[in-house]
Amino acid sequence: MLNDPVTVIPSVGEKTAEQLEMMDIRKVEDLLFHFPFRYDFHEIKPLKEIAHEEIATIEGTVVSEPQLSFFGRKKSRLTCTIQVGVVAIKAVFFNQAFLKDKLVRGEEVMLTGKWDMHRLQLTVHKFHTQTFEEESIQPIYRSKGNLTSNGLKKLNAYAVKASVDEIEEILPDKYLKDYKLPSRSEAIKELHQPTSKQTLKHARRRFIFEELFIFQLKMQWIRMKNKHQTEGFSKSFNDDQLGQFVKELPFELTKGQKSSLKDIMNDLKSSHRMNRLLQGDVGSGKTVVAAIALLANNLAGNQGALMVPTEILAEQHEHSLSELFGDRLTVVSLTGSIKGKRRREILERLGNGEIDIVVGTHALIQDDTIFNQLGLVIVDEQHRFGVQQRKTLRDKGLNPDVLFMTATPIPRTLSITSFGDMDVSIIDEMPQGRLPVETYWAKENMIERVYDFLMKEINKGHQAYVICPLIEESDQLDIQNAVDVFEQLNSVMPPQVKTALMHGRLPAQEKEDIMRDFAENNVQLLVSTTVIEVGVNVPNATIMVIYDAERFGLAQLHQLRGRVGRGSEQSYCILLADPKTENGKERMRVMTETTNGFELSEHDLQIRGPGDFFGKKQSGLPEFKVADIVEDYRALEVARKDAIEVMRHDRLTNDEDYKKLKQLIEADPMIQERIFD
Ligand SMILES: Nc1ncnc2c1ncn2[C@@H]1O[C@H](COP(=O)(O)OP(=O)(O)OP(=O)(O)O)[C@@H](O)[C@H]1O
Repeated sequence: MLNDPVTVIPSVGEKTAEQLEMMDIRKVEDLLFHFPFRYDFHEIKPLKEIAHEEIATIEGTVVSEPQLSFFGRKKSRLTCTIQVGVVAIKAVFFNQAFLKDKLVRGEEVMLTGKWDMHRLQLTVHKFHTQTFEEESIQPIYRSKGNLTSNGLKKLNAYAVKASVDEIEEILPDKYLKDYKLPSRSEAIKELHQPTSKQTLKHARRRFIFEELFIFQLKMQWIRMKNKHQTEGFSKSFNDDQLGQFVKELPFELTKGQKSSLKDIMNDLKSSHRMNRLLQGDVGSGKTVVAAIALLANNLAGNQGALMVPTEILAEQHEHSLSELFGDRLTVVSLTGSIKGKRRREILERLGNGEIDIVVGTHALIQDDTIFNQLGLVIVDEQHRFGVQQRKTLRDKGLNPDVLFMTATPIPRTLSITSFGDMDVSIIDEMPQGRLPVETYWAKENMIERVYDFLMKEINKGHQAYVICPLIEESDQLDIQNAVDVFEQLNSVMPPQVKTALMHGRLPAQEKEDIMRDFAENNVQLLVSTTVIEVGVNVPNATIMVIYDAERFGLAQLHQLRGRVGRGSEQSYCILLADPKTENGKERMRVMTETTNGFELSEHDLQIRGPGDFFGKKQSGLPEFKVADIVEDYRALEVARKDAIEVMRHDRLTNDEDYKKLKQLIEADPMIQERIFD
């Protein structure tokens, strides 16, 4: 029955089958796994809490004989007085004459209907005949076309009766016992025909665990396979030489930096290929960690590559790495705009091993770049670098250690789902002496005061960013363009303040020149679009003004704001915004209240949902039927721990109880895609 087409159900004809097909329901089993997306609970409410015209359920005692009158041919009206607490109300039943005998004086009744608070009258839709718990939960299904939720409920009732017993258990007994979960078939039945809130909760809990556990098993499976297949990557280097470099840094590493480095060094030394995510808030000092990793890799005799999302960043990192390494290493940047002879020359030096570290954009791996011996790839801003790029590297016959770095504060719940197949290191503290950026929200009519404030900072010898959302006039969107803002600012700034305008459409060389001028303080005020969003590091910049701040998401505002507050001076961020919606206002308030990226991202996640956080495609987030990774993050952690445990003892292969789970995992095409062979 389970594997039969839905048409085996007597009431399902061709038309219904077509509509079911639109919802990907083809077999009886699919129908059983089409769970209600929510439930309506009929809860008994005291009269005074029921709003006028609200549909509600009340409980009371029949205190009058029911009166029945007929009108028209088949229409009837039955009325009766019900005592609800201290109030006597009138219950009216249309066309339910048969209830007359059930309304017995002195008996308790439970009724659901529409409440008229002025007439103290309930127009009853439902007279509850069974005990309350059985009656009180209504499953609501997502449906399409002519098929209603109720229609689906009926089909499911049939399917449950005819075939739910055929549903086999896939979870080992251990979990059912440990977590007191109902069996798979019991849980399915309960989801379709809830008997009580409590049992429904258990049924949901079972599927939440099942979904998250299977997902985590897949992730761990990929992880294990990848580790297994990449033996022989051990790198040996001189710890003293590395220690010397760290000692020479102008600052002491933070605890978070040290522990992340320890993880990374272990990965480099181990015989498995590194697949690690280094996560840290903006300005937490990931670049230094990357630099040390690159040096270690080089001491082991390998070349390294640092991949960044923009050309501006490539230039900047080339600059700062060259400075850090001095004569130790040769660092070169290679981006799409480096062409002709210079490019050929770089490629040649890369091929013969003269270049130790190359910094560049994606073009770096897609081109016919040939390395002499590539040992480590560091990817800045992981979510812009997907599975595809990793494959490209592999296809080129390269299988280096890979370290992903992200400044985007990924909520913990997300990082363990979408990056569940990676190891994760977190830098969870800021370098000492950093002052949190003071953030203010100003309405656009306060612009003069904002300019004054800006001038004050510049007069102290500091530098400023002014951020505008778009570069071209866009009337409909009412966005102030960068060119306008630039001209306006120029007209109010004294001549000694040098200004510059930066946007994505400028030629690469020009962008590079502007950034260098800003980094060297030849330019004090930089008007820019969001091209400087990630990674730009000019510690002397202490103020940022963001135009139309309500147009940005919280995560992006946080990234932008991270460009200031990178030195020891107090920094400021001013959000110019006139948000129209409550949501928008709330976002501005949240920005002024916290500088903690993780807190902000959790907030963003709640407002916008996980898909939006990365953009649907990039998120790589799985779709769950019952589980919700935001709400159920605790279950997710439990499932992750259990999955790790399963892998540690190799239970999928060794233990009969896990056979069905293993089959499920191996059948998933996503798994093949992610395994490096
Ligand atoms: N332990 C430390 N103590 C003091 N300053 C530090 C420390 N680590 C890094 N810095 C400095 O802090 C600034 C920010 O560091 P870095 O650019 O590495 O941060 P990041 O995490 O890469 O930032 P972003 O995510 O914004 O790119 C740099 O000027 C760097 O020199």
